[in-house]
Amino acid sequence: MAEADPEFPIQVEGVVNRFGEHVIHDGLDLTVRRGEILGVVGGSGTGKSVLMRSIIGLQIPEAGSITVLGRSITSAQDDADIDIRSRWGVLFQGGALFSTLTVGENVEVPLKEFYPDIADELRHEIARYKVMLSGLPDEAVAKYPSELSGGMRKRAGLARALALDPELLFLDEPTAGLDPIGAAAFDRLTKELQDTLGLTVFLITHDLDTLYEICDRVAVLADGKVIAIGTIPELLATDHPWIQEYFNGPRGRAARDSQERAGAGSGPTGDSQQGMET
Ligand SMILES: Nc1ncnc2c1ncn2[C@@H]1O[C@H](COP(=O)(O)OP(=O)(O)OP(=O)(O)O)[C@@H](O)[C@H]1O
Repeated sequence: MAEADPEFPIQVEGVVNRFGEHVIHDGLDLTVRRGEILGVVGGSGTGKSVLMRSIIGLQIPEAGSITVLGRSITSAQDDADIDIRSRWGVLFQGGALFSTLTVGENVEVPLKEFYPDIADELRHEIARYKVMLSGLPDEAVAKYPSELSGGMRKRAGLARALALDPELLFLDEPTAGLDPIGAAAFDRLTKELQDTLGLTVFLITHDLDTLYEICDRVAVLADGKVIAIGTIPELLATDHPWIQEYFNGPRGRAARDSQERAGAGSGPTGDSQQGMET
């Protein structure tokens, strides 16, 4: 099993996941660095969400080890045994908000679960603060998810993910279904949160703009493994056909051109001092 190292809050080694005969992960290794936004990409069905679920203890791998913030997830007996669940926040695909609760009440759910003794007034205030931190107006606190736009629902889900001041943030396709302006705004918010709160972000996405704009590194899943991990220039230096097609296809080129036009050439995709791991 991996040594606990604060510089690497997520360490995945040799993970195997399978559903019946269908092998999803076949000895997958991944190390996430503290404070980075790691983009996770791969074709549909390559197991990005299953990997995220494994890391947060919702899917028990058949083999391998997963260590999060120094604790073994794979040797936990059950969900309750994972006593670090309060140190991460998760935005599931679609937001996964409780439809019968207001946005504020949704954000209060994890607060009630982990800190049942907080006074009601303080809990309301914390929830209100998280809603505003996620870029929603004050009045959104009292609204039900059905009264919000798709983009606002994502932000509400983010507010709930931030409820417990997590160190790790898991985002599963956060910009899917958003218009380009809403998606860019969500990207900026994610980046700001990383910068101001010092979060480490595990971000599953198909959105090339997100990868170019805010990801420090990108991990590519294929054939049951992470086949490459690095900055986009580092990935482009490989000759893997899927990587080439993904980043050098028409959409990849458009995203890169857009980032260059925005003058972000010295940003996270261009200034890495780190070598690529494969
Ligand atoms: N609980 C489950 N039971 C059976 N098969 C499952 C289960 N969860 C996921 N799978 C299968 O595992 C594979 C990987 O699923 P996963 O959702 O991780 O893919 P993904 O890479 O996130 O895909 P996408 O980009 O389309 O969201 C898929 O073939 C899926 O059908």
